Amino acid sequence: MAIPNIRIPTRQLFIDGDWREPVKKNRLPIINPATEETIGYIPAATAEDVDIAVKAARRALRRDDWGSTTGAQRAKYLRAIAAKVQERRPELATLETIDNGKPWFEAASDIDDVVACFEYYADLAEALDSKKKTEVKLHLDSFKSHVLREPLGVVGLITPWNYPLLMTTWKVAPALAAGCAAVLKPSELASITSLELGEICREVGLPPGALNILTGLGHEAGSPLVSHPDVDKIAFTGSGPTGVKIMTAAAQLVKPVTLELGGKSPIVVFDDIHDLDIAVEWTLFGCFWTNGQICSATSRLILQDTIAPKFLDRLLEWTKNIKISDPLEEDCKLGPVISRGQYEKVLKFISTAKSEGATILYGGDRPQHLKKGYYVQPTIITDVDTSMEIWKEEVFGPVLCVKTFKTEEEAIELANDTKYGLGSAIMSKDLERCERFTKAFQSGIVWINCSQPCFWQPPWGGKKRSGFGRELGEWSLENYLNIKQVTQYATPDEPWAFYKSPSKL
Ligand SMILES: NC(=O)C1=CN([C@@H]2O[C@H](COP(=O)(O)OP(=O)(O)OC[C@H]3O[C@@H](n4cnc5c(N)ncnc54)[C@H](O)[C@@H]3O)[C@@H](O)[C@H]2O)C=CC1
Ligand SMILES: NCCCC(=O)O
Ligand code: NA
Repeated sequence: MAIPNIRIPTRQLFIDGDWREPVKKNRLPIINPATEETIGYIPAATAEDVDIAVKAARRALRRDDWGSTTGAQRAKYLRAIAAKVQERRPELATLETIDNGKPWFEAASDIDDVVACFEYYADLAEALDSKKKTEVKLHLDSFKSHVLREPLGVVGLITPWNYPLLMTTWKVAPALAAGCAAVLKPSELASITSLELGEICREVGLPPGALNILTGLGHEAGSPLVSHPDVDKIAFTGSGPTGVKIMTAAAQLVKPVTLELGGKSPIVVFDDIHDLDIAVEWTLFGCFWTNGQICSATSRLILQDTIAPKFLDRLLEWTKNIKISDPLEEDCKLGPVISRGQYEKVLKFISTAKSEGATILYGGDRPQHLKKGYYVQPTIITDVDTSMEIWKEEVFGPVLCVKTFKTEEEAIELANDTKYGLGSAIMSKDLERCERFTKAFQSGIVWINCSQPCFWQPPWGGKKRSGFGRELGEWSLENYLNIKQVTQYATPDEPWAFYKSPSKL
């Protein structure tokens, strides 16, 4: 594919409907992981900017042009945003590719999901109008009660780098649909397209302050957002350790949080699969898609011993066939990981696995034909023991570890042998067996005869240390709504008669 001649827009922070230089005037480099070059700069917000943005968001809620909108009015903004994103699809996909390193066609398909997601939450915003007020039946006639579903308030949205604009959208679209005002803090490692969302909001005339976008470092911009007393909720996707920090800080203010913290998801493959090659391809896709940087990556292959030699042979052949290249090249299927830090971290996981006695069946290093860029070969690790780091910890890179099993019981035990609980996959022709596994898997998502397909209508989220709360679908809207009970005394002319009335003279 010819590389589009792309200009990276120079942006400021998006606050109160316009671009605004950070108070401390700092900027951070944008690094293209495929070339290791600095290709531009993003503004670096600090606590001062967070405070300005939170005040702008609060003002938006008090103003009629945002705070008094109906769901149908907000739906118009969401659809206008979707249309502009659609219009800019090739450019946004390219920006995302040079910022994040994912293959261009994957980035373009993420942009399609962004469009669909804004449109979907536009529909839900409209539907909300008829569900805003619900009667609640009481057992007494002297009282009436109803429930209001109203915007939660000012929400802080903190997002990761693996699906930059899509993870932003998973939070921004439902938050705006619900009528909240939001302050978004995208990852400093891939912020370009989230800043472009600011420009799109400006173009469609989204009321000032309804969405504010602060790029910057986690400890400088994310942390003050979490601790800000006038932020009503934090929705976060990212690493476990950062999730713990966020939950700890939010607890000081009894601030609700939803956390999506990744995992070490299993894919269990039985010998009664429909087709060897189909199962092999899903296994690869489940772990190596998005350059292996998916929170739900099925990075532990749990393989029935009767099929193991044949399956691994074929897995190797398919893996060797994966095109690793600059992600802007046509047919690229594996680009670089996001940053030098991530590259070193992934290689360290591989060398620790080796030193702990595992076998690197394939990969384990930089591809020889790529001298620059944070590339790691797709890597398959066997002879894995459940005490090894590679079995237990999230790598967030193209690394698959393999363990074999004999019985169903053993497979379930291995699948659930993790502190995480985001996704699980099973490959088998026997649908009753799939049903048993669906029940037994300790996770928020189950894939049957596939791994990773992700749609905006069903809920997304985990259990155990993968976090809590659900994004996507109608479940996400609930994250941004306050449920208010309203109870009315229906016989106000009659005394309540709880206390003895003082005698009247
Ligand atoms: N579950 C997932 O989807 C993701 C998991 N990860 C994992 O996390 C590891 C580290 O990657 P990072 O980019 O450093 O992830 P991270 O969890 O530190 O960053 C995610 C977001 O949180 C912000 N952040 C960082 N510290 C913060 C704090 N104290 N308060 C508020 N916000 C804060 C970051 O600026 C970013 O916007 C990766 O190696 C990978 O294993 C990374 C990205 C996504
Ligand atoms: N396919 C979407 C995965 C989202 C995530 O990695 O957080
Ligand atoms: Na980048």
